[in-house]
Amino acid sequence: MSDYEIVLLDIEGTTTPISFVHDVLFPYISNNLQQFLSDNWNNAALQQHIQAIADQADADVQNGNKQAIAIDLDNESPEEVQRKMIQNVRWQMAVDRKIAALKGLQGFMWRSGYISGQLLGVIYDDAADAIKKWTEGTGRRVYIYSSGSVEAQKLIFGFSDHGDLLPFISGHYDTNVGSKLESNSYTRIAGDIGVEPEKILFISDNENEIKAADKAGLKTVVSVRPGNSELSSDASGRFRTSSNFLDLF
Ligand SMILES: CSCCC(=O)C(=O)COP(=O)(O)O
Ligand SMILES: [Mg+2]
Repeated sequence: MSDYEIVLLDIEGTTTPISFVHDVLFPYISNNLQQFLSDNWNNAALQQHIQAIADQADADVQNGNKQAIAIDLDNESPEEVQRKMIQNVRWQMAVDRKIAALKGLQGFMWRSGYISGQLLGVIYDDAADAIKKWTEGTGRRVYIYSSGSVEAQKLIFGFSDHGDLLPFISGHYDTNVGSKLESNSYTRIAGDIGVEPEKILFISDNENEIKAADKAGLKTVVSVRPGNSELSSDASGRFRTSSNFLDLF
């Protein structure tokens, strides 16, 4: 086995093209939200996601966010709540906000899309092959850390264009463990998995996530894929990069 006991993978820009997220997953939400809200209004899980969006909107309004729209769940009609939900979701998706309330609702909605066959998770060929190669008979484990909710993560790997990859994945973390931009989040993940930080290889397209993981003592690789942001001059040269995970080790 290489030095890495654990490979911790980001999704968007790493295992999955950014274009799949922005051109397929996000439009699925925008195009179906109104119908989904009215069809599933009495679903208890949906109501929890609505509560989370409303709580986030309250916090945003209090913080002076001009785009956020407060929702009064106790006094407004379902139609009014649904209208405000759509507005809140729309502006947050337009700025690609990586926040738990939005990500939770997205994951919940994507489930119907994957189950009906409307959605099929896209995983780069080398990423799917590497996940299998790294884990099969090696004792090494692969975990996911993405801003996408744990539910969304399980869907994209469970219903992927490379079949069900979940048997190769030992666990999932989303922003409930902390922001991907904070080094404490990586320390927490290492503690939760039960290994020293330096035994973890973290791969992400986002150099600020890479810097946070590096600060926590993890090994890092920057994922270079079509459509990913260019590395800053500060980061290039400082961090190892890869566009084919099968070449990593
Ligand atoms: C599988 S989750 C869909 C992608 C998503 O919504 C997201 O925010 C991914 O962010 P990442 O941290 O994986 O770059
Ligand atoms: Mg990413």
